[in-house]
Amino acid sequence: MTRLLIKQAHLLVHDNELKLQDVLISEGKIVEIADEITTPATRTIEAQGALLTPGLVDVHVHFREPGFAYKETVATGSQAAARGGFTTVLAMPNLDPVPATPAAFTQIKANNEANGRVHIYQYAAISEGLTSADVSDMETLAADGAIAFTNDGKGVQTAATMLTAMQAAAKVKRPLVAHVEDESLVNGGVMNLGKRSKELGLPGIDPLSESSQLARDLVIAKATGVHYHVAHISTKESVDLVRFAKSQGVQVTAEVSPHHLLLDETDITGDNAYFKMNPPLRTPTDRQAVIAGLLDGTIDMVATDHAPHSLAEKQRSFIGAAFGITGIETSFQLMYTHFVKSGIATLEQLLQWMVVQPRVAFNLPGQSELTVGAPADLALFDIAHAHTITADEFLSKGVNTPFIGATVYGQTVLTLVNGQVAYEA
Ligand SMILES: NC(=O)N[C@@H](CC(=O)O)C(=O)O
Ligand SMILES: [Zn+2]
Ligand SMILES: [Zn+2]
Repeated sequence: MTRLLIKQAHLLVHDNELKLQDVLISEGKIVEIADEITTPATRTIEAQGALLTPGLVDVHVHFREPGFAYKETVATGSQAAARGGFTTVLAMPNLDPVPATPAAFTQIKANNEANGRVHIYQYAAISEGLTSADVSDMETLAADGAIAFTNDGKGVQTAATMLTAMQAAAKVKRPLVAHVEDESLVNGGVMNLGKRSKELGLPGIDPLSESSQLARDLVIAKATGVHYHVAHISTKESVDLVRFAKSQGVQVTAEVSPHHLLLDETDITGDNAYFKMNPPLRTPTDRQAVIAGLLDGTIDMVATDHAPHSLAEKQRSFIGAAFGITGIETSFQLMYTHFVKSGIATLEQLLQWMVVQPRVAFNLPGQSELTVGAPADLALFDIAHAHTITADEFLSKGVNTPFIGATVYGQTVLTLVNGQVAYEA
């Protein structure tokens, strides 16, 4: 029987207190947690005060396979996830083929399982081609293992399609996840419509594109009783709408990405497409609103929207470059540095946003606490030493992120999935 012993790691105990503990792992599970463990082990890891947490959960990643393996594969994406401290991810369906049919879905799921280093749950598409066409066979897809339904990458353009989709998702008790974007308000935009787009002379996306479709969806969600989840929320109006909907008893959850919490349009240095993503970086007011929404519980969780692209697709002008940034390797360290270390939030809150709430909202198996008997899905983070992010350190194929050069705390030292090493620095 192999035994892995982690010595002297900081564990979060009640009231945001950190305590040095030894943790023994065997047969894929935590078997003992104590001040000092002397049981002989196959391998001993000296944690030297690093922070040991449950493995992180990301409900929004793009692993690009099948169809776009030049941007990312399940192997590289999941290695990157493990390097970010994530042990569970939910993979988006904007693939080729799109998992809108049971045949395509089953094949994609099998590939995830064969090549993934972490637990991967697959979203099925709401409709073929991510268009407002016929709603997919959600009953069969759910039975085949679809964790939830979404057309992420595209908004659902008609209320009729959304109504049918929500009714079907409610029937099979799966969340309906929305990328909210009314295409009639996009106007060929490549960044947020406002002061900065005017300064740069670039076409802007009207922020009402997000909130107006969200308002529509919330009304339909209430009527259908579906669990509706808002992907990458980015504007003040959207946060206000979700807050109101929650007060009215609508079953709604929302996620925000680290970049919408940490950057706004004024940070865009010039015509640099590493700042190009959808939804775009918004105004400072919007940024403050998503922070406030996260802190008051209107926004339930942080999700990366890890969207890797090739250098050729990103190293060009804003016009013509692909939307999206790589994110899964920098999420924890950015959030830890700018929310916990800076004192805006507690470590307990951060783990709520990055472990507990994702698991609750998507009804995921596993455990969100470090207790004896829990599966050994764990991450160990160095919170004592500063690190400057460089492009060459990523395990993801995508290196397109505006956070290159940022100095952070919380580098991952070790990630275990089912007690096995998935990443080690
Ligand atoms: N976020 C992005 O800018 N891009 C995503 C699609 C999406 O999440 O909408 C992608 O697939 O590249
Ligand atoms: Zn999206
Ligand atoms: Zn996405």
